Amino acid sequence: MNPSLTFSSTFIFRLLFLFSWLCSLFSSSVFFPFPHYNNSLALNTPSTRLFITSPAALYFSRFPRIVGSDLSMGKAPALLVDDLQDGAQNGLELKNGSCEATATIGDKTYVIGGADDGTLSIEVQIFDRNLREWVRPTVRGTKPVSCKGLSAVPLEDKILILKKGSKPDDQIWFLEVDTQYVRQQQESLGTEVVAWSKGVVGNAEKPVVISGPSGVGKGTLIAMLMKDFPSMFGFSVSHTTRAPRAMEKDGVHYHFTEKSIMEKEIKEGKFLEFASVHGNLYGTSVDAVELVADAGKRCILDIDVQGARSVRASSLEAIFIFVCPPSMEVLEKRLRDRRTETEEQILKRLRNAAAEIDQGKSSHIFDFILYNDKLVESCDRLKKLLGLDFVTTPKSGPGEIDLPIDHSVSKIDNKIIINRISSGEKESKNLIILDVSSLKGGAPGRTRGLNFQAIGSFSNGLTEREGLS
Ligand SMILES: Nc1ncnc2c1ncn2[C@@H]1O[C@H](COP(=O)(O)OP(=O)(O)OP(=O)(O)O)[C@@H](O)[C@H]1O
Ligand SMILES: Nc1nc2c(ncn2[C@@H]2O[C@H](COP(=O)(O)O)[C@@H](O)[C@H]2O)c(=O)[nH]1
Repeated sequence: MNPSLTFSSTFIFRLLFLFSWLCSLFSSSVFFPFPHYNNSLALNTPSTRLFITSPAALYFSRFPRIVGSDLSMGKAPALLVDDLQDGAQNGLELKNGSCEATATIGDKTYVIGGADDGTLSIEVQIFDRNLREWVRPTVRGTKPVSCKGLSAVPLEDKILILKKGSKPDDQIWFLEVDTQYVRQQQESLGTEVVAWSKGVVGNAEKPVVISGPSGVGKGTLIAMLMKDFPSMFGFSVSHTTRAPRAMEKDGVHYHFTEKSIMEKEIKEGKFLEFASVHGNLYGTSVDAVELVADAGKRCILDIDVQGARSVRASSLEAIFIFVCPPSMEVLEKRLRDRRTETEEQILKRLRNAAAEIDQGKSSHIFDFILYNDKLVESCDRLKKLLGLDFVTTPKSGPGEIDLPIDHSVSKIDNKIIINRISSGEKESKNLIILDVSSLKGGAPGRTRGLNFQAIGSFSNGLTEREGLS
């Protein structure tokens, strides 16, 4: 090795050590050196953020112990350690130029962030103030991608996250930290869990769950309904391990999948419900239902009685309809005439049908029982149950929040006040009031029921209202 190179690198290293030690004396904050910030130095000024990666930084950073995390992964956000230890963070302050924010709920401070290039997802670390330990939690739900900056507002059992400079449908997220879903996951996994859900303005219409024995005509009725009201209804595409039939398309009729893959995804909490039906695994993913609602449509689920029972027990509010055949003979004829099953499969489905009809009629899962005798009349009765027997005018959508890139955030009761930081130009709508009092749903799906108003200022709010309540 070239001795001058060795000398100079040792010399530079010492200089760096000395410099970063001086930094740690004069700077109130030292950042944790994650690998994607390598070869940089840390200085904390309002407009500049540099990161120390020398051994001195590690030594002087007083960085608490991270439990259960691989520091070499480099995916965690940079952390303002002293802020956390001083207990100064309420999460309401937006830090310029970086994708990170903190919020404290109870004894835990949640540090939420990542690289600000919009490619990686936002990561979470927790500082347990009681134990004075860092924990990297198991994360459920779809993680948001990182962005130019974050604001974090602690609510009771979750944290509202506002993403700077993101698309309208990607601006508002919730990090659940102590909801029922998170507690259930914590109990079954035995680890710290947090869960992401995307915030959505307005509410989705209640999904419709349609059950009944195989061959009774569920699919036929659903197809008729969707043909008559194409913009109103969307079908929840289930996952199944059974083989596709001749005319069935992957992603349209079902997501055809391997048993091992589906079982893994069930463990990861990706399914709203699942059941073993006629010897195969079937399930409704959270995404299948949320995608329909995201498209502004009412979701229809075609699932068996076990699945309907699980949905009834979940937090998803739905209308439950059980479709009955006029008789077992008619059911058998329909199933045989369909010519999609082998004799063995037909017999299995018929054996299961009797028990399903018993449960459907007696279990109190279902709000309505619909006899499917004459097809057109049965479809008309279905429309009537769903309130479609009169002409409906489509409702206008809830509108989009125009979240200003530079803003400050404050909270009064259930209202989050987002205040545009003036860019010099006169804006007519400087305040957005986000109402979080009627939230519905949540992780691992969406959090719906957000309402907002955009107003000029508090003084003229009454005359310049825009948006929804
Ligand atoms: N009211 C009806 N009168 C006569 N035939 C019907 C009626 N409803 C449905 N059918 C026919 O019965 C067969 C079974 O219907 P369909 O495939 O819709 O049943 P399904 O309940 O969706 O079954 P599976 O649960 O196995 O998917 C089809 O061939 C369909 O055309
Ligand atoms: N519990 C669930 N049951 C489902 C789902 N998707 C379909 N089904 C039910 O399975 C049987 C058989 O369907 P087939 O397409 O093989 O004839 C039928 O009763 C469906 O309602 C699901 O996601 N979950």
